[in-house]
Amino acid sequence: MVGAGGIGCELLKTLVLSGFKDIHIIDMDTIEVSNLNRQFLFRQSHVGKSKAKVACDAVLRFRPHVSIVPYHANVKDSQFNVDFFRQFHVVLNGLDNLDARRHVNRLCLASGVPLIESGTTGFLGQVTVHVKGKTECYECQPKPAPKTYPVCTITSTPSKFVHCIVWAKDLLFTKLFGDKNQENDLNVRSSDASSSSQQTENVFDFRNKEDNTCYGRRIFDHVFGYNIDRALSNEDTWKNRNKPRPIYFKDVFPDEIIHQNGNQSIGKNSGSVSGMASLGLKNPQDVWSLRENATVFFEALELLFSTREKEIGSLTFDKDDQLAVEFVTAAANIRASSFGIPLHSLFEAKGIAGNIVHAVATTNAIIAGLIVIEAIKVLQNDIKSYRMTYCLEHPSRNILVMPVEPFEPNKSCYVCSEMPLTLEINPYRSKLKDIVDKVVKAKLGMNLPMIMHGSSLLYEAGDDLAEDEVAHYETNLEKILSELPCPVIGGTILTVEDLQQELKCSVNIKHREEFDEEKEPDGLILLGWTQPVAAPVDEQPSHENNGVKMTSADDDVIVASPQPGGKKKKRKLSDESGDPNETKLKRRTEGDDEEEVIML
Ligand SMILES: Nc1ncnc2c1ncn2[C@@H]1O[C@H](COP(=O)(O)OP(=O)(O)OP(=O)(O)O)[C@@H](O)[C@H]1O
Ligand SMILES: [Zn+2]
Repeated sequence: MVGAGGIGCELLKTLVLSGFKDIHIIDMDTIEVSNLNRQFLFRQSHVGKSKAKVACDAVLRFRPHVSIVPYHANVKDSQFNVDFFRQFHVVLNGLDNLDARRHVNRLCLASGVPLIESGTTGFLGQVTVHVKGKTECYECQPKPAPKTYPVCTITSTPSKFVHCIVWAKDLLFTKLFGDKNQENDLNVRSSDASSSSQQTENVFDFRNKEDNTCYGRRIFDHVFGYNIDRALSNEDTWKNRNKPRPIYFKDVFPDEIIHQNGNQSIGKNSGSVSGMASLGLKNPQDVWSLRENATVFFEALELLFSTREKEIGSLTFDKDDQLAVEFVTAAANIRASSFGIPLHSLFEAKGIAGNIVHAVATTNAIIAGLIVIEAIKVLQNDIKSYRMTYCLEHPSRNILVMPVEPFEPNKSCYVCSEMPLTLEINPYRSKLKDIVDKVVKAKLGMNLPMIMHGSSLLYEAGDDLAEDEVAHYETNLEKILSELPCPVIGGTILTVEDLQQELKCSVNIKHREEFDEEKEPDGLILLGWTQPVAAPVDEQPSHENNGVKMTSADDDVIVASPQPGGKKKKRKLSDESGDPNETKLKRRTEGDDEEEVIML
């Protein structure tokens, strides 16, 4: 079992109660308070402890004779190599991210161990079976990519609250507390034109003898005041849009006093540090005024700098980090106020920022049950009965749980077939780094890649490399492809390999001179790769779901198949195939048409 979270807890319980006797569990996380409502193997006293270990102990209490081996570790660690995977009859995933799922898929393919994959998002869920050579692998079909927004909407013309959240979280928060060098579209030049040296200085750098309060006020004026003023100077942008209003510190606090209620009394590194609490703002569902938001902004900024010194420079937004959520809520609301967008409460903002679709324990329980059903079929080698099963939010055709027959492997899948990929690129302009970052890591999802041109090794990643090797590969990365010691040009065939994932693919290089900057901003095109499908643009968060966006990676039931010929193919509903293994249970509900519930 990989993952001992929402699905994992249900799964472990169902497995042991179904008679499974030898189980290994990997989970890298520790238990959080927010897990307790549905991850029922965990209790308050377990907060902070390993999920894998606590889940194991909890189950052993009611099934003491079962063998369970917990690993508090990342499944991507090198100890979980192909040999490790080979010891199992079946691997069951209860993960929550694409990256780990792809990694496990590759190790299962390499070790020849069947994989049962699962996921839930609110009322939606699915269980899929992946057996090498028999059914499609996890990566045979494109997966919906998380929603992205055009950069200019985020940086210049937000029209929805979610745009302000993305700005506050991905641009401002990162600039202030994360990797300052990360390229980002916040205007970072100084607004203070008094000296030419200050004009070129990065606004986000602390100035000489500047304390956190002065720094905070300067940043506030820059991002909510000066940047908006600058944007307003471009008349064309606002011809058909409402003009934003610059907000300076003095506009919100004409008396220059911020009421801070003693954040000094809060102990350093205290896990429960909260700016809103120290300001007396208690209810996270209240919508704060502009002044309250600005006060929280300063308070959270001050507390982040004073209580998280060591993390500054590497912080990333985490929805479970109270201060980070407060800061992002306040910053997003101030920006929203500037652009005439309705303000939101911390609770709503947190949901949007954390892409939270509230988990439904029942969905997890149903999915866990279905995983065990498929696991039993896999162990019995009952290939004909394998089903991909989907929980539907809005029962269509009176079906709540929809089983469909699995597809055969996609013959052009670069992961489970040996189909070579083609990379259109300009080898006289692009660097090796472009291939490593934009293709091998970002698109192919390799962890520790190696790139070979014939027998010559152009690049390798790993912890065990000698210093001179690292230096050599670093130099190669910066080289134009055609200028590498072993030049890469049109017609070159590269071999790209990840030894840990035991995934190897050939990449045919095709020279292409020009790229459309809008359509191919990366300056390259990878053919033969199943590109994630972006969620439709009009699928904006609605108020019905608290402005929370649905980014289910898993809710596609009818899938556009990248089969040769490019035709869309519908998955076959297995009830249509008249499968005798399923019993149809009919029931009547009052005043309703006849409904069918398919029981497996
Ligand atoms: N690479 C990985 N290696 C090991 N475990 C992983 C890895 N990636 C994710 N997980 C685990 O998968 C589980 C997924 O569970 P779930 O979707 O319920 O998420 P959660 O973190 O418990 O809850 P939530 O995200 O809703 O707060 C988590 O316990 C997480 O630690
Ligand atoms: Zn595949």
